[in-house]
Amino acid sequence: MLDFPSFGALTEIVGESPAFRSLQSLIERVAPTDHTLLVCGPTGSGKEVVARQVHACSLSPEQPFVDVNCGAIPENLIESELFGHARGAFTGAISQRPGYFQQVGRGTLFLDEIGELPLSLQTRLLRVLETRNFRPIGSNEALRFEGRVVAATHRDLLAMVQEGRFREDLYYRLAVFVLEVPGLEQRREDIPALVKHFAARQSRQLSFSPESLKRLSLADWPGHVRQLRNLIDRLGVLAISTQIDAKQLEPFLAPSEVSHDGQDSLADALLALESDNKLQAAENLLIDRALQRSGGNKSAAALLLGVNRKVVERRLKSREAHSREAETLLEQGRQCVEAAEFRQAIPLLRRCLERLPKRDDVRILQFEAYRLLGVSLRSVNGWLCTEACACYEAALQAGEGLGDGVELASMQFGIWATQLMTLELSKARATAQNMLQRAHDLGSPAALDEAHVAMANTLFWLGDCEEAIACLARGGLLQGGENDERSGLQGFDLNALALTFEGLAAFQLGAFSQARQAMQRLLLRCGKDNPHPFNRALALQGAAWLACLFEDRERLGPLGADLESLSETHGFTFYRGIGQVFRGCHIGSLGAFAEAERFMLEGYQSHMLNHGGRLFHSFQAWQRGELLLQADRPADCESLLTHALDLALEHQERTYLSELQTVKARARWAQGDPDGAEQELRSALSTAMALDSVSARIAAATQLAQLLRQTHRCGQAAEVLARALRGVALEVPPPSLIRALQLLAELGAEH
Ligand SMILES: Nc1ncnc2c1ncn2[C@@H]1O[C@H](COP(=O)(O)OP(=O)(O)OP(=O)(O)O)[C@@H](O)[C@H]1O
Repeated sequence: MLDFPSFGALTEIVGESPAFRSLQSLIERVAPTDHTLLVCGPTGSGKEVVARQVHACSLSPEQPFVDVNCGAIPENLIESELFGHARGAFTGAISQRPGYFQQVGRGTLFLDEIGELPLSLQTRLLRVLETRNFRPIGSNEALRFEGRVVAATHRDLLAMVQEGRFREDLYYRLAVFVLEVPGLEQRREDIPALVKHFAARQSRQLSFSPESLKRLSLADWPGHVRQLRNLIDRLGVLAISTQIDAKQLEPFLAPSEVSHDGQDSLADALLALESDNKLQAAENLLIDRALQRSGGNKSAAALLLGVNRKVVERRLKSREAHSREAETLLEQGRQCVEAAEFRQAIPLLRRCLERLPKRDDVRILQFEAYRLLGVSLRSVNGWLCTEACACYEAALQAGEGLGDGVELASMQFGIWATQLMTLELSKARATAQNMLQRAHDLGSPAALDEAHVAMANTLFWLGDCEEAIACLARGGLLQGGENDERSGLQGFDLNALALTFEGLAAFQLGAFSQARQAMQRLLLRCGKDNPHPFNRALALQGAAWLACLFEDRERLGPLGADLESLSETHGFTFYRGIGQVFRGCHIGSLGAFAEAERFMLEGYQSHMLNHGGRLFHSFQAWQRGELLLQADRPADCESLLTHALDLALEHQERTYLSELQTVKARARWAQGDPDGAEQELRSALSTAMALDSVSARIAAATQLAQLLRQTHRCGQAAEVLARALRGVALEVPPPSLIRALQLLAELGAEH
């Protein structure tokens, strides 16, 4: 388990797909820090490979990499394995033995399958992470843990937290940075390169025809990269010829004989079938497959099934009756939707779906039924209804390859928007990825523009501003001029959205002049001569947001008010809420704190949260926190920010993470806890570094320098601030940068 890898010994990591590149860019940023990391992803997707890569790029790659599989060590041994024991600590402990926490030194302790760690040890692990101290069993001496923990799991840890099987505090401790390793289905583009990579390790030189590579790219890989590697290994030994074409490949792709374990997984797969009556669904599957294998011949199918032909005929007849009933229900549902009687449509469409068999020949009916049910649910329960979103997803799956690709792309946009607004950011990224793929396949420039904007928007919220800008650049969507009018498939101003996220991401990256330019361009789109109210709302949102970041009070007031009233008139609920939050920021900057808070609360809670939208949550919490500080209510501010940080971490919404930490630190300081504040500010600074966020770095360093100055450590203060400002572009500096520069000058003079 103990391992001293060098760069050369590291498995070569293969992957160029956007999903994989995005992971790589996060690794590049978080690996050379001392943050604890959590690697998530399905079994076989490459979590260990990622952990080893993190180690190789860490601050101490020459130190050990200790790989511990928490699920593989018997429960009664795991404590002594992890923490070590003193001589005579228990029967059999004939000599003292160092545990993994000690063996790892300053290296990386990889806790694989962390979800399997017993609860009692979760508590101990948390204590080590918090105090950096641990005590071997039977020893009085506390030892210091100097390494870094990288944990991994294929489980849904948050669900385990909710079921009480995983400690919530440990989860949040681990989940500050989650490296999500995408499953192979999210990075099919990488399959040919992976195949070549694994083929190169075989003793026989294998070569693959284009058709065979295509077949492999389209196959299902429930065991992900490991399954693919195993298949190539088997080909390396068993393939008759080394020239692998699609025909040679097929037997290796066919499911192998069902072993005892396989029987369980087969039964599990059947139990997971989407149907109220699983027995019926399983029976239908068997009949369909038997008919398929016997070319539609019922007698032959009956033979395969081991029943009489009459049994097959009876089952098929009853299925036909069900299908006819389903068709009638679908027609009735459609009529209700057309007459805008959505409430009545819902039960009809649900019954229709219950009766529709899950078979290929009725996919078009499934598509239509799910689509109409999605439409009805949205109309009754609001735009962000999650069940409606699930219906659209099911419709999309059923409609794949059937008909109008543009309609499917539009539906996918709806799914993405709901996932984004409800802060399901990982799902939103996967959907945006599929949108890009679909748009490429469709060859539709409008769909491609839309997909690029969706991806950039998602990446921004995930805290990957550099990749967000790169994505806009790939889509040719940077610096949209006044006459650029790209409207995607949905018909709204994509350039305004692209400019918004260009400006916001550039601001975070410290490209202040690019951010200001984006604001100027948005301002040109805000005017009353913009004929489309929704497009005006989009431009107003972007311009107001940037004005807020640049502390441009004169602009912020009117922009926020315009956004609020325009959205109120036209029923854009979410944008009305955003307008109110910006108005709150403006009113607060004039000193009317109570009124400002009222605006912000109403904007966020009534118009966003109550409708299921949480997207704006960290930004508004940051701004509301500032307000509470100014209103001299630091305790309220701290509790608001603690909650906001929890939510941001839970959803991987990282963009304003460091800003939230900085405001929380100020609240602690204002309550007379400078030590706690200092710790929090250092953590904010390291978060800003890991996210490459220059604006957050300036804010955290300024506060930290002030705190150090006040506690008579001017030299340190100047050093911290000078380091944070190194390399920052000084043209058109925002007020926060001007304040930082002033403070640095004062510190220089004092020192
Ligand atoms: N990107 C990659 N490039 C090259 N090889 C890879 C890549 N990802 C995974 N592999 C290979 O696939 C196999 C499985 O990877 P790994 O053990 O890291 O998966 P895992 O997610 O940790 O699995 P488990 O959940 O079972 O622990 C290994 O042989 C690994 O070398």
